[in-house]
Amino acid sequence: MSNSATPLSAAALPALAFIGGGNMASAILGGLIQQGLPPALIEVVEPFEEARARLAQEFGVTAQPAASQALARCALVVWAVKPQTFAEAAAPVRALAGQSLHLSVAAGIPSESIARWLGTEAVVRAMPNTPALVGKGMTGLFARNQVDAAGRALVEQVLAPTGHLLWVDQEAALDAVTAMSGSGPAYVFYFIEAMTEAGIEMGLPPTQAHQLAVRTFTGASALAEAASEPPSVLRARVTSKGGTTYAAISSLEAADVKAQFKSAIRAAEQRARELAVEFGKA
Ligand SMILES: NC(=O)C1=CN([C@@H]2O[C@H](COP(=O)(O)OP(=O)(O)OC[C@H]3O[C@@H](n4cnc5c(N)ncnc54)[C@H](O)[C@@H]3O)[C@@H](O)[C@H]2O)C=CC1
Ligand SMILES: O=C(O)[C@@H]1CCC=N1
Repeated sequence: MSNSATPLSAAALPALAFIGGGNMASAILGGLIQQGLPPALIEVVEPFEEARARLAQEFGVTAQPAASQALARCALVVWAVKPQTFAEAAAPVRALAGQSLHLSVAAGIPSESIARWLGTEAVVRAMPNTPALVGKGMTGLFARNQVDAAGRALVEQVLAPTGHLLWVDQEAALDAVTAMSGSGPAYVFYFIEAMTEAGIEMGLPPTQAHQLAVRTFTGASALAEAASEPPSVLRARVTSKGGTTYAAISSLEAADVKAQFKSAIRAAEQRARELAVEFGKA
């Protein structure tokens, strides 16, 4: 079987399908539409009427409650359902799946399971993150051996508007990607919340506290990205001996926050492995 991907074009309508029309699907298709892909080239399968209405209103995309025969003509099918519902969602699509390349964003679900459920080896896994909504995403990618260069290029074309892309060689590395950049925005928001709350407790107006916290994270991230030195050196430059930062970092170290944070990330990695066992075996 050849899985050589057809480029997205109006020659095959629809060219691109999404199974599941929630947060991640919206982030990806929103970026594509913003970059000029006509909504008519996109079909979404989404069982919930409310979600279908939102997709039509926000993006002008027609969503169907179930997959139609047209799905068989799509160059790429993006799987954006929860790991828990993947097998169930795949069953009615299997008969239509053979000619398309399939891209899953589901956490944990192994490509081997997806290939088995869909009856095709043309499977790529991606682990995006929600900053994709503003074109600042970080996505890890893994392709099964049988996916050729044209298939990889098609995936890159579809995900390019979401931000940065990174191919990994081993599928197991996607669990680490999931635990870092996939779940990572939640960790950052958690620290932004804590910083904002502290600011309010110190007497700042909430809007000012929010602005100071968010801009500190964006500024420090931009500096870390631009600098040639590692973050430890950048941190040392902020930390005057006996000064305010020293007091704060000493308090973090006394509470073992770095070790706790690392163990939280390992818990996410472990959960990705568990999802594979719980929901990938069907
Ligand atoms: N939210 C995030 O930050 C990230 C999520 N992911 C992955 O993306 C996937 C989707 O997550 P979200 O978009 O956040 O979830 P979501 O709940 O917003 O979207 C899932 C959509 O699938 C629909 N759905 C349920 N059963 C279906 C079926 N049988 N056929 C078609 N559609 C069906 C739901 O109605 C819902 O709209 C998950 O597997 C998750 O692991 C990956 C990276 C980041
Ligand atoms: O929490 C989750 O399972 C998904 C995968 C990465 C981000 N959200």
